Amino acid sequence: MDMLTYSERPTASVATKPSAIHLMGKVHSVPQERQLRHIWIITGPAGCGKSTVAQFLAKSLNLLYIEGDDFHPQTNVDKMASGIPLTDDDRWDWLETLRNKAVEELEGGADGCIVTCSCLKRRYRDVIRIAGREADGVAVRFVYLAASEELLLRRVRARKDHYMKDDMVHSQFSALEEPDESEDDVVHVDVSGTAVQVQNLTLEKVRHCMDSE
Ligand SMILES: Nc1ncnc2c1ncn2[C@@H]1O[C@H](COP(=O)(O)OP(=O)(O)OP(=O)(O)O)[C@@H](O)[C@H]1O
Ligand SMILES: O=C(O)[C@H](O)[C@@H](O)[C@H](O)[C@H](O)CO
Repeated sequence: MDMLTYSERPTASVATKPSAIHLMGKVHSVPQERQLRHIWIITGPAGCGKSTVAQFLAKSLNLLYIEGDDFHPQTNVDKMASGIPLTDDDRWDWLETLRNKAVEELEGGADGCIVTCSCLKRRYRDVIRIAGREADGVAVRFVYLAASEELLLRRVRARKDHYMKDDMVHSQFSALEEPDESEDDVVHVDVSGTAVQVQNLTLEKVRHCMDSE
């Protein structure tokens, strides 16, 4: 796998790019203002394709990939594997850990990062939004991968070797608060197409968003 993963992160990239200005008849090289750097959170219920999309985005945009599921405490993983839905209290620390990890990576020089995190409720997304206020020049943006419960049941059933089984899909939808238009930092993507279609559609929407800011 040649995408950037959390454990293989590269050393800090160059913070400024030189450009030229003409001053008193001479051309000078000056540093440009650094562009806005993005923390993209790929959200949605179990099985909606967060990891599939995030890996593709990280590779296509050459950004760091942080897999949210790797940061759950073992107690959370054990609960989910036993078919017990997580509660708010199970999720707060995990959300903060993910937020801090993303900020830490950007402070360390990363150009941006792609993070998978279900972020089922608005207040969970608000926890992550704080990252955009903690660090200068950093924008937190979300992708919401939208799917019906029936579609996700099929995808989770077909998936092998994952602790999250189909008996958990219903509870994910019960907890879900879909982002509405008041959350204007969220890009919505319909995931009913093939994996390749969804990956390309998401990349197009993400690029469009970044180009316009
Ligand atoms: N657009 C798609 N069409 C068909 N299958 C897909 C699509 N996207 C992902 N899949 C498959 O559906 C399953 C769930 O995808 P994936 O693991 O990426 O979802 P996830 O949201 O990261 O899940 P979780 O939150 O449970 O970790 C996988 O087996 C994946 O290969
Ligand atoms: O908020 C939650 O209930 C969890 O984040 C889950 O969504 C899992 O992380 C993931 O989906 C594993 O399959």
